[in-house]
Amino acid sequence: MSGINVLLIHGPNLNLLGSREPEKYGSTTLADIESTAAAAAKEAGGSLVAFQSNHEGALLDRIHAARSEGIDAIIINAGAYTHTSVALQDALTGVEIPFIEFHITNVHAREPFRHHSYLSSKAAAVVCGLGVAGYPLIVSHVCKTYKKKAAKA
Ligand SMILES: O=C(O)[C@]1(O)C=C(c2cccc(Sc3ccccc3)c2)[C@@H](O)[C@H](O)C1
Repeated sequence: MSGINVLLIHGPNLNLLGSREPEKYGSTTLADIESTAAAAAKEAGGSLVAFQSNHEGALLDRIHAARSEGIDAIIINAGAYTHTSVALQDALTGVEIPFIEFHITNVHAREPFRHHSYLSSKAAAVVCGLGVAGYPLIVSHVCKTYKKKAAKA
Protein backbone atom coordinates (compact mmCIF):
# COMPACT_ATOMS: atom_id res chain seq x y z
CA MET A 1 0.00 0.00 0.00
CA SER A 2 1.68 3.26 -1.07
CA GLY A 3 1.61 6.13 1.40
CA ILE A 4 -0.04 9.51 1.42
CA ASN A 5 1.36 12.13 -0.96
CA VAL A 6 1.32 15.61 0.57
CA LEU A 7 1.73 18.99 -1.16
CA LEU A 8 3.02 21.73 1.18
CA ILE A 9 2.32 25.22 -0.17
CA HIS A 10 3.61 28.56 1.13
CA GLY A 11 2.33 31.95 0.01
CA PRO A 12 3.76 35.44 -0.14
CA ASN A 13 6.79 36.58 1.87
CA LEU A 14 7.30 33.16 3.46
CA ASN A 15 10.42 32.75 1.36
CA LEU A 16 11.90 35.33 3.74
CA LEU A 17 11.35 33.20 6.85
CA GLY A 18 14.32 33.11 9.13
CA SER A 19 15.64 36.42 7.89
CA ARG A 20 13.45 38.90 9.83
CA GLU A 21 11.04 39.09 12.75
CA PRO A 22 12.38 35.97 14.53
CA GLU A 23 10.34 36.92 17.57
CA LYS A 24 7.17 36.31 15.51
CA TYR A 25 8.12 33.67 12.98
CA GLY A 26 11.25 32.09 14.47
CA SER A 27 14.68 31.82 12.86
CA THR A 28 14.01 28.71 10.79
CA THR A 29 14.30 29.16 7.03
CA LEU A 30 11.66 27.95 4.58
CA ALA A 31 14.17 25.45 3.22
CA ASP A 32 14.57 23.99 6.72
CA ILE A 33 10.81 23.86 7.20
CA GLU A 34 10.35 22.01 3.91
CA SER A 35 13.20 19.60 4.65
CA THR A 36 11.87 18.79 8.11
CA ALA A 37 8.37 18.33 6.71
CA ALA A 38 9.63 15.95 4.02
CA ALA A 39 11.47 13.90 6.64
CA ALA A 40 8.31 13.72 8.77
CA ALA A 41 6.31 12.50 5.77
CA LYS A 42 8.88 9.82 4.99
CA GLU A 43 8.97 8.72 8.63
CA ALA A 44 5.18 8.36 8.53
CA GLY A 45 5.27 6.30 5.32
CA GLY A 46 4.25 9.15 3.04
CA SER A 47 5.89 11.64 0.69
CA LEU A 48 5.93 15.43 0.46
CA VAL A 49 6.54 17.99 -2.24
CA ALA A 50 6.77 21.72 -1.46
CA PHE A 51 6.05 24.90 -3.35
CA GLN A 52 6.30 28.62 -2.51
CA SER A 53 5.28 31.65 -4.50
CA ASN A 54 4.66 35.34 -3.89
CA HIS A 55 2.24 35.35 -6.83
CA GLU A 56 -1.41 34.40 -6.38
CA GLY A 57 -1.80 33.01 -9.89
CA ALA A 58 1.24 30.76 -9.47
CA LEU A 59 -0.29 29.36 -6.29
CA LEU A 60 -3.55 28.67 -8.18
CA ASP A 61 -1.66 26.94 -11.00
CA ARG A 62 0.24 24.77 -8.50
CA ILE A 63 -2.99 23.73 -6.79
CA HIS A 64 -4.58 22.87 -10.16
CA ALA A 65 -1.57 20.74 -11.11
CA ALA A 66 -1.98 18.69 -7.92
CA ARG A 67 -5.04 17.02 -9.45
CA SER A 68 -2.91 15.03 -11.90
CA GLU A 69 -0.04 14.24 -9.53
CA GLY A 70 -1.73 11.85 -7.11
CA ILE A 71 -1.65 14.38 -4.30
CA ASP A 72 -3.82 13.11 -1.45
CA ALA A 73 -3.68 16.15 0.83
CA ILE A 74 -2.56 19.79 0.76
CA ILE A 75 -1.15 21.74 3.68
CA ILE A 76 -1.19 25.45 2.90
CA ASN A 77 0.24 28.48 4.67
CA ALA A 78 -1.15 31.10 2.30
CA GLY A 79 0.28 34.01 4.32
CA ALA A 80 -1.55 37.24 3.62
CA TYR A 81 -3.56 35.73 0.77
CA THR A 82 -5.44 33.83 3.51
CA HIS A 83 -7.22 37.06 4.30
CA THR A 84 -7.87 38.30 0.78
CA SER A 85 -8.18 35.52 -1.79
CA VAL A 86 -11.51 34.09 -2.90
CA ALA A 87 -9.58 32.65 -5.86
CA LEU A 88 -7.47 30.49 -3.53
CA GLN A 89 -10.62 29.18 -1.84
CA ASP A 90 -12.09 28.39 -5.25
CA ALA A 91 -8.94 26.56 -6.40
CA LEU A 92 -8.64 24.53 -3.22
CA THR A 93 -12.28 23.44 -3.31
CA GLY A 94 -12.22 22.95 -7.08
CA VAL A 95 -9.49 20.31 -7.09
CA GLU A 96 -11.37 18.27 -4.49
CA ILE A 97 -8.24 17.48 -2.47
CA PRO A 98 -8.59 17.83 1.31
CA PHE A 99 -6.48 20.68 2.69
CA ILE A 100 -5.29 21.93 6.05
CA GLU A 101 -4.89 25.68 6.59
CA PHE A 102 -1.70 26.31 8.57
CA HIS A 103 -0.32 29.45 10.20
CA ILE A 104 2.89 29.75 12.19
CA THR A 105 1.39 32.47 14.39
CA ASN A 106 -1.94 32.62 16.18
CA VAL A 107 -3.67 34.89 13.70
CA HIS A 108 -6.57 35.41 16.13
CA ALA A 109 -4.25 37.11 18.60
CA ARG A 110 -2.95 39.53 15.97
CA GLU A 111 -4.40 42.44 13.99
CA PRO A 112 -8.15 42.24 13.32
CA PHE A 113 -7.65 41.97 9.56
CA ARG A 114 -5.88 38.64 10.15
CA HIS A 115 -8.87 37.19 12.02
CA HIS A 116 -10.82 36.43 8.84
CA SER A 117 -9.76 33.65 6.49
CA TYR A 118 -11.27 32.87 3.08
CA LEU A 119 -9.94 29.31 3.49
CA SER A 120 -11.08 28.16 6.94
CA SER A 121 -14.69 27.36 6.04
CA LYS A 122 -13.51 24.88 3.38
CA ALA A 123 -10.52 23.44 5.25
CA ALA A 124 -10.45 19.94 6.75
CA ALA A 125 -8.60 21.55 9.67
CA VAL A 126 -7.10 24.89 10.67
CA VAL A 127 -3.85 24.97 12.69
CA CYS A 128 -2.32 28.19 13.96
CA GLY A 129 0.03 29.35 16.73
CA LEU A 130 2.20 26.25 17.06
CA GLY A 131 5.16 27.97 15.44
CA VAL A 132 7.23 26.18 12.81
CA ALA A 133 7.30 23.11 15.07
CA GLY A 134 3.72 22.54 13.97
CA TYR A 135 4.69 21.59 10.42
CA PRO A 136 6.13 18.10 11.10
CA LEU A 137 3.33 17.40 13.57
CA ILE A 138 0.63 18.13 11.00
CA VAL A 139 2.47 16.35 8.18
CA SER A 140 2.80 13.25 10.33
CA HIS A 141 -0.87 13.43 11.33
CA VAL A 142 -1.96 13.69 7.70
CA CYS A 143 0.27 10.81 6.55
CA LYS A 144 -0.98 8.56 9.36
CA THR A 145 -4.68 9.34 9.21
CA TYR A 146 -5.71 10.50 5.71
CA LYS A 147 -6.93 8.14 3.03
CA LYS A 148 -5.48 8.00 -0.45
CA LYS A 149 -7.57 9.62 -3.20
CA ALA A 150 -9.23 7.14 -5.53
CA ALA A 151 -7.37 6.97 -8.86
CA LYS A 152 -9.17 9.02 -11.55
CA ALA A 153 -11.19 6.86 -13.93
O1 LIG B 1 1.29 33.08 10.81
C1 LIG B 1 1.43 32.78 9.60
O2 LIG B 1 2.05 31.78 9.19
C2 LIG B 1 0.87 33.71 8.53
O3 LIG B 1 0.21 32.90 7.54
C3 LIG B 1 2.00 34.43 7.91
C4 LIG B 1 1.96 35.76 7.58
C5 LIG B 1 3.20 36.49 7.20
C6 LIG B 1 3.19 37.88 7.19
C7 LIG B 1 4.33 38.57 6.87
C8 LIG B 1 5.51 37.92 6.59
C9 LIG B 1 5.48 36.55 6.64
S1 LIG B 1 6.87 35.59 6.34
C10 LIG B 1 8.17 36.57 6.94
C11 LIG B 1 8.53 36.45 8.27
C12 LIG B 1 9.59 37.18 8.76
C13 LIG B 1 10.29 38.04 7.93
C14 LIG B 1 9.91 38.15 6.60
C15 LIG B 1 8.84 37.43 6.10
C16 LIG B 1 4.35 35.84 6.93
C17 LIG B 1 0.73 36.56 7.69
O4 LIG B 1 0.47 37.30 6.47
C18 LIG B 1 -0.49 35.72 8.03
O5 LIG B 1 -1.52 36.62 8.51
C19 LIG B 1 -0.14 34.68 9.08
